[in-house]
Amino acid sequence: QATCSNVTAEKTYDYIIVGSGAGGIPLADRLSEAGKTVLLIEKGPPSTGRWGGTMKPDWLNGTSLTRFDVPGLCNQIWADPTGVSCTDVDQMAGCVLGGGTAVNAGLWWKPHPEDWDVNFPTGWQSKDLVEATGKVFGRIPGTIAPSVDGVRYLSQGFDMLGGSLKAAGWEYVVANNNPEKKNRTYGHSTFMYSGGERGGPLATYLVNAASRPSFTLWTHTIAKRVVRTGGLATGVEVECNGGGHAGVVSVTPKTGRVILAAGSFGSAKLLWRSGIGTVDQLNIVKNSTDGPTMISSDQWINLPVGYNLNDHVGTDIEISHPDVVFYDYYGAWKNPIPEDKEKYLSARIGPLAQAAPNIGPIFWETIKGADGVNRHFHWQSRVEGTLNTSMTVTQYLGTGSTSRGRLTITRQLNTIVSTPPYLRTDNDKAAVVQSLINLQKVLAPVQGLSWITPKPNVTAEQFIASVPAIPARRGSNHWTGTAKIGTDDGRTNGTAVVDLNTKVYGTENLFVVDASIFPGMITANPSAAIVIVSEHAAKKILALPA
Ligand SMILES: Cc1cc2nc3c(=O)[nH]c(=O)nc-3n(C[C@H](O)[C@H](O)[C@H](O)COP(=O)(O)OP(=O)(O)OC[C@H]3O[C@@H](n4cnc5c(N)ncnc54)[C@H](O)[C@@H]3O)c2cc1C
Repeated sequence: QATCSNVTAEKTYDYIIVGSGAGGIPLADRLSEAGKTVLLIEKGPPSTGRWGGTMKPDWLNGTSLTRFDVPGLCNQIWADPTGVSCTDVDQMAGCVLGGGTAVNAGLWWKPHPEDWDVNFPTGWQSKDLVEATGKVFGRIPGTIAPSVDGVRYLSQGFDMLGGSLKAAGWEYVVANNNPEKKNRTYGHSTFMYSGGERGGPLATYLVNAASRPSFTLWTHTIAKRVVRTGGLATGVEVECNGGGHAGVVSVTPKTGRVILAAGSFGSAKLLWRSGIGTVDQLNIVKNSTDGPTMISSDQWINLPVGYNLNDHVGTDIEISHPDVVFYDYYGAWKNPIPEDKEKYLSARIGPLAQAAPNIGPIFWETIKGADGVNRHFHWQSRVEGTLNTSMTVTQYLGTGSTSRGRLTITRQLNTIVSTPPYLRTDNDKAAVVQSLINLQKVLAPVQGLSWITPKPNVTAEQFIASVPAIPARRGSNHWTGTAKIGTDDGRTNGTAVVDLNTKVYGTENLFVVDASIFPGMITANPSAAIVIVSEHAAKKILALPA
C-alpha cells in the first residue's frame, strides 16, 4: 500500500477511532455492530498474515504466517524492532495493526476484583464489569496449553520452580478460573493464543468488524490531531505513513464522535497536538512544526494529560538449577530446529507454539503495607539468563502501588517518560523488598538452586536499592494512566482527563478508550483488562444521547 490517497470530503463517519490496539479493536467491532459507520485509523502496517502482514523470517516464506503469528517468535521485537516499534516514543511499543496485541507475549489474565475496586471509579467496579469480562473471555478464552496437542513442552523450569513453591505451601491454581486467588498461589501462564497462533483481538473482534460494510480500516495513516471548534470535534487530520490517507476526515455532522485509542503514549500525544493538556506541554507543541496549524490558545482545554503515568515496577532476579533446560527462541528466527519447525508448520505443535522465551510459572503474593494498602505481586518466570540453566524471574508490583510518574512531549513531537513511575514511595519500596525476602525463603531449601542475581551475600534491601528506578531497569511495557478516568474534573484542579463515560472533560464528543484511562496499575499484564475496559466503554458511549 505505497500510494497515498487524499481524503474525500463527502464521506463522513459516525465514529472515527484512532489506534488499533487492545482498546481500539473491540470498539470498532461493538460500534459497527450497533449499526454505526466506523473508521479505524492505524499508523502502522498490517501485522498478522490474516491482515496482509508480510514481515517474516525465511522459513515462513510460502506460508500465510508472519513473525506476529508464531508465538515462539514474539521476542524478536527485542532483537529487531525495525518497522514494528513506535519511533516517536522513548519506550518499546508496537506501532503496527493490533498495537501491543500484535507484538506482545500473549499473556492473558482475567483481572482480580481489586484491580477494579481499588483503582477505578463508580460504574467501573468489579460488579459493573462482570458482563464485559464475560464477553471478552467468551470470545478469547485463552489457554494454558498453547501447543494444539495440549502438551506443554520444555516444562523443566516450571516443574522446578512450581515444585519449590508447592513445597513451601503455595497453592497451584488455574488462574483465570480463580482470578481472585492471588496470594501465595502459582500456575501456568494463560495466553490469548488460539490454534497455535497469536489469536486475540486481531483474530476475533477485528474479523467481526471487518465483515460489516459499515466498517473501514485505514492502515499506514497517522492521525495528527483532532480538528475541533471549542469542545466539538469535527474530524481528524491525517497524514500518510508509507501509503495510507492524507487530509481531514470528518465525523457525521451533529452526531459523530472521535475516540482516541492510540495507547498511553499515542493518545496523550494526540490530546496535546489537539490543544488539550497543561499549558507547559501545549506551548511545546505550539513551538514545534505543529505551530502554524495548532488550535489557538484561547481554545486550549487545560487538563492534566501525561500525569498519573504508571507501569508495573519490574525487578529481575536470576536463579539457576541443573534441571532447567534453555531453548534458543532467538536462534529460531534464522535457524529453527528442523524437527520443531516441521511440527509447528504441519500441526501447530511443539516449542514454537509456545511464547518465547518459555514463560512460566507465574506466581502471586499480596502484601499489606504499613499504610494499610494491599499490594499485589505478580512474578513472571522465563527460561533465559546468563547460563543454560538460568531462569529470570521478574517481580511486578501492580495493584496497590502508590508511585506515579509523568509523560511529556518534546519539540520534535516525541513522547518521553520524564518522571519514571517506579518506587517513589517508601511503602512501595518496603513491599518490593518484603516480597523478595519471601521468595528467598521459599527457595532457600531447594537442592541445587543457586542465586545469580542478587548474589547470596547481598540482602534484599541492598539489592532493591541498587537497581535504578528507570525504565531501562524497571520497565515492564505496561504503560497506563496518562488520561485518567474519574469524577474529579482536571480543569478544576482534579486529576481526571476523562469522565465516567470516557469523554474528555470540556468536550462534547471526544473520547479516550485505552490503557491511558487506567487510574492505577492492575495485578497482571494488562491487555485483557484493556479489552474489558473497551467493551464496557463501548456500551457506555452507545448509551449516551446523540
Ligand atoms: C513488547 C511488549 C510485550 C507485552 N507483553 C504483554 C503480554 O504478554 N500480555 C499483556 O497483557 N500485555 C503485554 N504488553 C502490554 C500490552 O500489549 C499493552 O498494554 C496494550 O496493547 C495497550 O493497549 P492500548 O490499546 O492502550 O495501546 P496499543 O495496543 O499500544 O495500541 C495503540 C495503537 O495506536 C496506534 N497509534 C498510535 N498513535 C497513532 C496515531 N497518531 N495515529 C494512528 N495510529 C496511532 C499504534 O500504532 C497502536 O497500534 C506488552 C507490551 C509490549 C510492548
